[in-house]
Amino acid sequence: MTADALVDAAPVNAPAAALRMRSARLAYGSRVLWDGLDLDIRPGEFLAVLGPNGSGKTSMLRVLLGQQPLSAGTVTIAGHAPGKANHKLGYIPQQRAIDANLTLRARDLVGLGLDGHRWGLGLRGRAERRRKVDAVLAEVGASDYADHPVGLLSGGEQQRLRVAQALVGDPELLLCDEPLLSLDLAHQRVVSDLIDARRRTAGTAVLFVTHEINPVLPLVDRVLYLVNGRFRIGPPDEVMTSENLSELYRTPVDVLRVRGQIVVVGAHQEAHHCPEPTAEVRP
Ligand SMILES: Nc1ncnc2c1ncn2[C@@H]1O[C@H](COP(=O)(O)OP(=O)(O)OP(=O)(O)O)[C@@H](O)[C@H]1O
Repeated sequence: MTADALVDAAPVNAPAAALRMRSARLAYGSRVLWDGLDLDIRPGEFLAVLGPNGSGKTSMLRVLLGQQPLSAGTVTIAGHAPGKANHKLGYIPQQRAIDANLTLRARDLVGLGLDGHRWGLGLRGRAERRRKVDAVLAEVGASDYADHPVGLLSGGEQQRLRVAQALVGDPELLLCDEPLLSLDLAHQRVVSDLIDARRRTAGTAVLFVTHEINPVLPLVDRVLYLVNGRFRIGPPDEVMTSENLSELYRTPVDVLRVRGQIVVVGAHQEAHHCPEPTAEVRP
């Protein structure tokens, strides 16, 4: 398949995209991270963004969060420009430890994900806010520690709260920045199942940045694979081939399927998107 055939092309009468990019370019000086990027993410679609270190995955999130302008082209989130669309966005950052001295209660951390202006200060606003927070705490299985100080919770419990905070505002697009990193296998499963359930029930589109596709492979509709200013977009089976990755990396690369997982052999050392050939392949 040619590179052009793998570039995203939405049908003319497609439903409104949760994310739309047209001829998008991001460059820092002479360093081009991507150029000519056309991408629509449909409601409920799960897009994994893969690529080696420095390929521009975090920069893409910064563009969508309104923290970094494109160098050329356009981007809209549910029809709004980034920065003006934050009420349409949920954002799950990387898992990192929260200071043990943080006394903020779990429910208050989650409540920070609500757009304050929408709820007013009246009793009704406060009751509705509480109802929303309680519902999402239940959804992520965190009701039991809703009133505990966040700093005393485990890493996995804290990450559930970050998912809840990202979901409480009913986003149309959920941005995930390696949300499984440093979680054990059981918690990886919990967090990815939560994200999957929400996109299926509420049609939330998911843009999931990761170095490691295998933990989410069953959920992935399409992959955006960035390498050194080049990219491919398409279903995992179309993008993750020896031919495509060899072209992207400009070096011979073999893509193997082992027990339903994808193993990439021969990509640059910094490409941690899949287990190295010698790495354990989990059942
Ligand atoms: N504000 C900036 N000015 C100049 N260069 C930048 C800026 N932000 C990022 N870069 C460069 O752009 C490249 C892409 O960075 P980015 O953090 O988006 O990559 P990444 O794919 O998220 O990498 P990693 O997997 O290591 O997190 C890097 O070489 C980085 O040094």
